[in-house]
Amino acid sequence: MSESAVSLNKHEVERLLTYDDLIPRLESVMGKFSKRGSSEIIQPVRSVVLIQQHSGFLGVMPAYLPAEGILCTKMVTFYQREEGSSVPSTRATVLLFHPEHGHVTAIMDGEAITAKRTAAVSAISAKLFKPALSEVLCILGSGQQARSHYDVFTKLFKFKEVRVWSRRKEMAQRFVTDLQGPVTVCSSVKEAVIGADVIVTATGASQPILFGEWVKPGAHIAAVGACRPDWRELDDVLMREAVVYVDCREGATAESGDIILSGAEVFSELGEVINGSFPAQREKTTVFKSLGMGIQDAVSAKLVLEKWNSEH
Ligand SMILES: NC(=O)C1=CN([C@@H]2O[C@H](COP(=O)(O)OP(=O)(O)OC[C@H]3O[C@@H](n4cnc5c(N)ncnc54)[C@H](O)[C@@H]3O)[C@@H](O)[C@H]2O)C=CC1
Ligand SMILES: O=C(O)C1=NCCCC1
Repeated sequence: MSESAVSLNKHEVERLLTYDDLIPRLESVMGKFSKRGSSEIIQPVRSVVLIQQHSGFLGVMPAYLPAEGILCTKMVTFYQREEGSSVPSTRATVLLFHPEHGHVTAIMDGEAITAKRTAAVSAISAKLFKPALSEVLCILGSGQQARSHYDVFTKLFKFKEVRVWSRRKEMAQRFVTDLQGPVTVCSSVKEAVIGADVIVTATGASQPILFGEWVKPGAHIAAVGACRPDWRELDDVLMREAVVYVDCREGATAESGDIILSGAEVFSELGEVINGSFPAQREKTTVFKSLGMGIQDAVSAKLVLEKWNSEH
């Protein structure tokens, strides 16, 4: 048996990982994970090392899925950067291991995986929770996650209007010039979110930027940023009035400032809605608080490796 590892760069991972393949795998694994005791999936809460001198952290995200033959870990760094910095805030590498023998079978870029799997999971939340008539999409932030969310949300859903807001207006304008469809650049968060049916928050903010008083009743918010216990993107009013869904209860209660500091109750995991044990309360204002899960990286990496193997 060869023990040499396949090595795949960002360009190759981006090419091989398509939303059409990825979304069903994420739905399946999140549904299974949320069955807890009856599933064999092992995924501890991410270990985080703070890099205080540089406003960053290193997260290690292992997962073992015996039934799928996947043993994986992602190592990810995130730094709070100045607007317009040419250096990415999120960097990641994913390792796949041979579950029986323990050697590394693939080492691949994790930035494309992180961007696509996070946006794909948010899109699954929108499929389940967005209002039946959803005409206006609003994206807060103009970085990597904003871009992947734009791509998958406009691929899967038909919106009449897409709006974007970023801290510096020229960054939102730069974001828009790369896109195919029309997007309105907004000058304030309030202007961007008023009347929006679906709102994606994908910023590096550590204080609330989205306030409940601006949010249309029944809207769906996919909240992707604020992944530390003392960081916020959403205010208390929104967190307490909305029905709050999370990707993983343990992760959310350990890492989400929006949940911990607001005291909001978690209604259910996304996987519990997928597997039918909790309802999708589509008619209410809903927040899907995403922190990111090792199992999402694991099934993404396996998919990339399968595709690569089929070509070689
Ligand atoms: N839920 C999940 O699975 C994941 C969450 N994330 C989180 O998503 C967020 C965005 O990540 P990336 O797109 O990779 O970063 P990025 O650096 O590419 O984009 C960050 C965006 O947030 C804006 N921003 C930064 N600080 C801000 C502030 N104080 N107020 C308002 N806007 C601010 C920036 O201007 C930029 O538009 C981060 O919070 C990151 O930690 C990232 C990966 C996965
Ligand atoms: O799940 C991930 O990957 C990340 N989540 C929070 C921010 C860093 C990356």
